[in-house]
Amino acid sequence: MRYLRLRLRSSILVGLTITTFFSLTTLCIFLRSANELERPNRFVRSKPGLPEISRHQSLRKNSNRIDELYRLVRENRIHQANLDHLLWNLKKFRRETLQVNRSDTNTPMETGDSGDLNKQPMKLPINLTTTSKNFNQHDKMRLRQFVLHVLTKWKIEHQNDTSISLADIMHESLAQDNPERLNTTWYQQMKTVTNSRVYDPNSVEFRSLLNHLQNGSISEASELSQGTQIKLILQLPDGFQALLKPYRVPRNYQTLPDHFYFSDIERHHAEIAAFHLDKVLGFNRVPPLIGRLLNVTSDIRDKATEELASTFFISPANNTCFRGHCSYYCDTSHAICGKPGNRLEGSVQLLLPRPPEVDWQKITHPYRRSYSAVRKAEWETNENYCYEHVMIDEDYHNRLLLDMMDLCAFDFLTGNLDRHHMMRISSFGINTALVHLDNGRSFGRHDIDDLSILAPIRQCCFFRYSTFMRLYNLYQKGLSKLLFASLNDGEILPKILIEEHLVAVDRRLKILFAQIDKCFQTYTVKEVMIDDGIE
Ligand SMILES: Nc1ncnc2c1ncn2[C@@H]1O[C@H](COP(=O)(O)OP(=O)(O)OP(=O)(O)O)[C@@H](O)[C@H]1O
Ligand SMILES: [Mn+2]
Repeated sequence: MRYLRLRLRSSILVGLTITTFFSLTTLCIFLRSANELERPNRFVRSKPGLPEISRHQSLRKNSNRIDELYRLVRENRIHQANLDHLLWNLKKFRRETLQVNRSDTNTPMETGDSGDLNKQPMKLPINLTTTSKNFNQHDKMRLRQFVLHVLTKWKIEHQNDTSISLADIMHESLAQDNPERLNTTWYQQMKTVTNSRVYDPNSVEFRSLLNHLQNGSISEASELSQGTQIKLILQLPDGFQALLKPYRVPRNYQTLPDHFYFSDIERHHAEIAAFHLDKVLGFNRVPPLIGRLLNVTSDIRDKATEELASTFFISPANNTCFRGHCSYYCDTSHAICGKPGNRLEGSVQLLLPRPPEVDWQKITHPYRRSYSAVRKAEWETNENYCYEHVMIDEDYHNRLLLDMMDLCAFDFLTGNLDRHHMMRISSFGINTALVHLDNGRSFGRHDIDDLSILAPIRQCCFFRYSTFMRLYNLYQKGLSKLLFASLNDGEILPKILIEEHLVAVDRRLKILFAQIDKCFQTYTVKEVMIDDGIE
C-alpha cells in the first residue's frame, strides 16, 4: 500500500515536471515570435536599399504569416496620430539638405501619349538632386514622420467631406444649356460617379449601364484621337458615349519576349479582366466596362465617321477590316478584322465627361518607366527615390500618395508595366480618387511576377490601412475565385482570363503581402500602415 502511494506520488511529480517544462517552452516560443512580429519603434534597422524579394523567399513556409500580418496591422491601427510636437519645417529641410535643380531633365517621353485632357497639367515633380552625404537615415526618418503628420492633418481636414457626384458638378451648366439632359438615364448615371468611386456596384444604374454598353444600338463610331492604339468612341442611346477597344490577340497571347512594354499590343480582354479585378478589390475606380460582340459592318462601318470609314477594306479572307489612324498598329498588316466575316469582340467602357464639361488632372507617374530601349528611369537605380522625389513633394501630401500605392498594388496584380500617368477628376477638388484608366497592357505575362512594379511600395513603404484589410479579406476568400465568379457574371465573351492568369493573381497577392511584411522589418507597422480615412 505504501509502495503504491509512493508510486502514485512520484508519477504525479513526474507529470507535473513534464507539464511545467512544456508550458515554459511554449511560453518561450510565443514570446520569441511576438518579439519577432513587432520590434520596438526604432530608426531604419536594415541597410538602405532593401534587396528585392524573390519568389522563393516570399513568405515563410506556413503561409499563416499572412494571418499574423493581419493581426499585427489590426492591433496597430492608429485612428488618429498625435499632431503635437512637430517642430519641423519642410521648406527649411529642403533648403538645407537638397540642392534644387530645376533645369529640366524630365525630357518628354515617348509614351506615345498624344492627347492631354488637362490644359494645365499638374507640374512634374521638380528634379531634386540630393547630396547623399546630407540626406541621411535620420533625415529620412524625419521626412517619414513629417509625411505621417501631414496625412493625419489631411484626414482631420477631410473626414467630414461629403460625397460629390458628376451630376452635382454639371448640374448648373446643364440646367442652363441642355436642361433636357437632366431627365436622361445618363444623368441618373452621373449621380453615381463620385469623388471616391466611378460607379456604385450595388446600384440598379450600374446593372442597367452594363446592359446598355453591351447591347445599346450604336448611332456613330469615330476614332478617339488621344492615345497610341486604335480605340473608337461609340454614341449610344440616351446620350451615353463609350470607348471601344477591339479584339487584337487571343486570350493566351503572351507579351512577346523581345518587345518592351511600350511596344506591347493592347488587349481588350485585359481591359475586361482589369475592370473585374478592380471591382473585386473594392476600388471601383475603373469606369464601367464590359465585353461586347459587334458586327463590323452594321455596328461600325455603317455608323463610321467619314475619316474612319475611309480605312475600311475587305481582306483576302473575305473579312471586313479597318485600320484607323493611330500611331501604333494602325496599318493594313495590323488591321482590325471581323472573324469570321463580320464578327468582332471588343471591350466597351463608359466614357466619362471630359473638358470643358469636367476637368481632369493628368499626373505624370513618378515611377513611370523610361519608355526607351536604352535608358533607365531614376527610380530603377536609386532606392532613395521615394524620399527624394515623392515624399518631399507637396503634391503628394494628400490622399494621392496612398492612392498611388493602391494603384501600384492593382498594377502588380495585373502585371501592368505601362502606368505612365495617373488620372483624376480635378473638378471634384483635392479629395478625389484616381480613375484607373488604360489597362490594355495588363495581363501580358502569366509566368512572370514583375517585382519592379512594386517599386513605389518597396521604396516608400506606405500602404493604406483599409486597402490592406480588404486585400486580406479577399486573400481569405480566394481572390482568383472571386475574380473568376465576377468574370462569369454578365460577360458574354467566354473565358476572359485563362487559368494561368488566375493562378498568377493569387501568387502575386502573396508576394504583395511579402513586400508589406518586408517593410515591417524596416519600419514599425504604425509607420507603414496609414489610416487616412479613405475606405
Ligand atoms: N473611360 C474614359 N473616360 C474618359 N476619358 C477616357 C476614358 N478612357 C480613356 N480616356 C481618355 O483617353 C486617353 C487615351 O486612352 P487610353 O489611355 O486608354 O489609350 P492609350 O492608347 O493606351 O493611351 P496612351 O498611349 O496614352 O497610353 C486617356 O488618357 C484619357 O484621357
Ligand atoms: Mn496606354
